[in-house]
Amino acid sequence: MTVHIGAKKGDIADKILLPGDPLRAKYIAENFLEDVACYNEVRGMYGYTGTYKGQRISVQGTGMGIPSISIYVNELIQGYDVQKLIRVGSCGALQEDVKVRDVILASTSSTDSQMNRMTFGGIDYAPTADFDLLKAAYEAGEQKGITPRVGNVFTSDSFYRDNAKELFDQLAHYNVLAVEMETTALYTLAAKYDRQALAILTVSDHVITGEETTAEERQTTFNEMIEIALEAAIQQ
Ligand SMILES: O=P(O)(O)O[C@H]1O[C@H](CO)[C@@H](O)[C@H]1O
Ligand SMILES: O=c1cc[nH]c(=O)[nH]1
Repeated sequence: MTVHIGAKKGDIADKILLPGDPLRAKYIAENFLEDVACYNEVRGMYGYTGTYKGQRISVQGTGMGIPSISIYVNELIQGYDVQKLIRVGSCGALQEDVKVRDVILASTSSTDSQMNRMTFGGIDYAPTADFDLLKAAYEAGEQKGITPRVGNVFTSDSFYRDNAKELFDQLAHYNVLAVEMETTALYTLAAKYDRQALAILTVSDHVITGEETTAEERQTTFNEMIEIALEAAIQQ
């Protein structure tokens, strides 16, 4: 057991999907995995292990924001030796040509978080996806007839902010595709501990146009993201 995860050693697979929402973890376990067991209910942050196409895989809710995902990623790596970590999240589109329901593979992330500046003594570290996982996810998307968008995402410390329009316009101008709240921490911790990580995001809303997905549409598009993540996880 670790502080926030009530699993025994061996209960968690070496590959894991990481949705922010613990109920998305439950949904993935119930609809995509076989022989499922729930290993964590601490703080309602559900974690499950099952199999996908015969391979053992886990899914763990991380909560929202850098502090919360950092707790789970640290404990999954240090307490359970997880090797391959794939975030399956939602995001808001920042570019006109990024559409609601698109799937984004975050090759890197920018952030307003101070976490890395403190860690690296003031310099701006560039958190980066694992290339093999990114390639596997891209190919899994293409096989399903989806061409994922690949690029920079903004990992925000705030969901609500005063200067949203100016900041998002500028980030869009500098080719940032979308905004979410966890990828910077996932990639930085994966690098620290020499693990593989990737963030796959479904566009749930459009920051410029205000368009949003219905709950039903979100479910369908999330299903595509989950299938891409599972296929990428079992490659290599
Ligand atoms: O859907 P999830 O994975 O939680 O991701 C996004 O949704 C939350 C905000 O509503 C933040 O966690 C953001 O990163
Ligand atoms: O962090 C997030 C997630 C989804 N949509 C947003 O606008 N922000």
